[in-house]
Amino acid sequence: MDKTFIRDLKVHAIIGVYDFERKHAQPLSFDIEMTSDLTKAGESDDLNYAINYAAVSQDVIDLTKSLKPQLIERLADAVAAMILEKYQPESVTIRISKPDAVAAASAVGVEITRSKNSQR
Ligand SMILES: Nc1nc2c(c(=O)[nH]1)N=C([C@H](O)[C@@H](O)CO)CN2
Repeated sequence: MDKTFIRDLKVHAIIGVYDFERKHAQPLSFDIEMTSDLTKAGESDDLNYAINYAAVSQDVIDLTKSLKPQLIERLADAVAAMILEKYQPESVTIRISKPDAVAAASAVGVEITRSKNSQR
């Protein structure tokens, strides 16, 4: 299946379980892959048949800044649900990294995959 991807989308947002994390925004990085058939987009040269990665990026930034979740899992779930509903890919894989969360690690985070069929 064809893929549209967004790599290392950087967002500063409030996220975390601990009190100190709820006071200041911290950096997050998103890697997103959306599977869909891109044949029509390629044949027509028309953005309407593609998944607009610039629009997806802005929606991810807006949702991340407004959600203020405790868990990175909650954020991943919300972003996946938004993308599936609004952009209708066959599936979406979201990897979110928190580079400042664990001092001894370059990043920690989660990766989830959700598909049309697995939508609640
Ligand atoms: N699986 C998870 N583990 C942890 C999370 C999380 O969101 N998912 N969050 C934290 C804290 O907020 C952490 O980032 C501070 O170091 C701990 N573990």
